Amino acid sequence: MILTNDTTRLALTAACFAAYGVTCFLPWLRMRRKRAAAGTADPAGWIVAYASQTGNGEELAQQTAATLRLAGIGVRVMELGDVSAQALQGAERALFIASTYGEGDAPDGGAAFAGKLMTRSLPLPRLHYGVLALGDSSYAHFCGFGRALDGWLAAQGAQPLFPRVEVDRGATADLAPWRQQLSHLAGTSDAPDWEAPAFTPWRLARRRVLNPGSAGAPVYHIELEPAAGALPAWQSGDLVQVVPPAQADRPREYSIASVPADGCVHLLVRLHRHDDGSTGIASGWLCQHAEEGALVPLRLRPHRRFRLEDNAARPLILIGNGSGIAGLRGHLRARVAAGQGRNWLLFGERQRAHDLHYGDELMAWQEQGMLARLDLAFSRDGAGRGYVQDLLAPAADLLRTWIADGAAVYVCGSLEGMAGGVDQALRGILGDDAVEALAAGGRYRRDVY
Ligand SMILES: Cc1cc2nc3c(=O)[nH]c(=O)nc-3n(C[C@H](O)[C@H](O)[C@H](O)COP(=O)(O)O)c2cc1C
Repeated sequence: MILTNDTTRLALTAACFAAYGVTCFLPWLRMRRKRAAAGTADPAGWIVAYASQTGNGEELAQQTAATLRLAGIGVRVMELGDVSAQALQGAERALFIASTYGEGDAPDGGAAFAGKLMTRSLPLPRLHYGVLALGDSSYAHFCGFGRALDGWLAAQGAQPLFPRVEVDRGATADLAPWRQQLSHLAGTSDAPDWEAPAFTPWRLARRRVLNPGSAGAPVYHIELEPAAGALPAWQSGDLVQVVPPAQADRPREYSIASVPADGCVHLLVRLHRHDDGSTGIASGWLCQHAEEGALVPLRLRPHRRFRLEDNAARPLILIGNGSGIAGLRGHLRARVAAGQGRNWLLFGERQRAHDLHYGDELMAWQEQGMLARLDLAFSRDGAGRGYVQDLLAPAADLLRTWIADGAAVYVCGSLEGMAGGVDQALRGILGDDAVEALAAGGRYRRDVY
């Protein structure tokens, strides 16, 4: 209580209270705004972190977060590479969704976390966690990265909320324990719909061999149209999943080589042959057994990590080999449609005479100023033969100039040999830090398989 009638003193006291209030309120307001902007309105909320290459893990992370939010739990969804040591040490609950690539390795978006945090000790006594590991049991290191992550968390003193859940080739039945645990943790039984979009019938409209006379396996350009209804939207960089009739539980993924303005989905499929001469189940069906006009169960899959997105206005350096031209062609077609000609394609195959897929189109784009530079490597063409990664060192100065001009790098094709070789060459020219900064800034994107 203020026992005075002196109006000056009263006014001064009121001013002091007001100033105190402003001093306390403004930082609070600032912090609130910052948290709201970062989507972290509840600082005590859960972390849902994903390491996903082609988006399955990311989609499951979003569905996991939606289930928790339904129960009123605050959630931060983050790519694993964005989870810092401090964030982890400050968190009490975290759910990790981790796919595996290479030979038991982390996907690109988890590589920095694996390299920087999982190689050291980081006490996590406060953390309670769960791991959903995605993989494919036909690989030697099934769920290798999810298992390594789980092991590392436990070794840091973090407490598992429940045993690791492993999912083989996206099997719905394998996911059930994860959903059960979530419902239990969230105290809710009405989880949102987790069903992936249904496969719908598409018509195999046209098919042609792209590399007649090649010493390698035949590569087919295949065009598919929806059997009914309008063409759905997609972006260059996206994928499709196709279900071969003989293996309904194992959809195959292919990069889309066209844009919606083309009126249909273009795929580039290499016919796979086993040692005994028999053809691969999916490629044999798509390339040979299915007649033109046949119906193909298909669904589109957004591949956010390989889309143009913020890079749409940048110069593009596109690097790939073999059937990897499919994903790069999708981007080139998008760029041509947008009238952006600052594109540099580096492509490798076996023989120029047979294996320069879409060669006429590439030459036409060069003439129209839509392909600023085209570098080609042919591994079976006698003198001067080499691989696409060998094209980078001789063009090092130009590469540095393009990167300095803000270019983004997209790599599509073989994981074995090509992707590692290209990565090494880029690191040799630009330095490790620069390559990692490009990856962290979304300017180095890969669709490798
Ligand atoms: C090139 C390549 C390598 C892979 N290596 C492995 C592996 O070593 N172990 C494994 O369990 N799964 C492996 N997989 C399977 C993926 O982990 C699995 O398809 C996963 O569901 C992909 O999820 P994502 O879309 O979140 O990246 C590999 C897949 C590809 C394309």
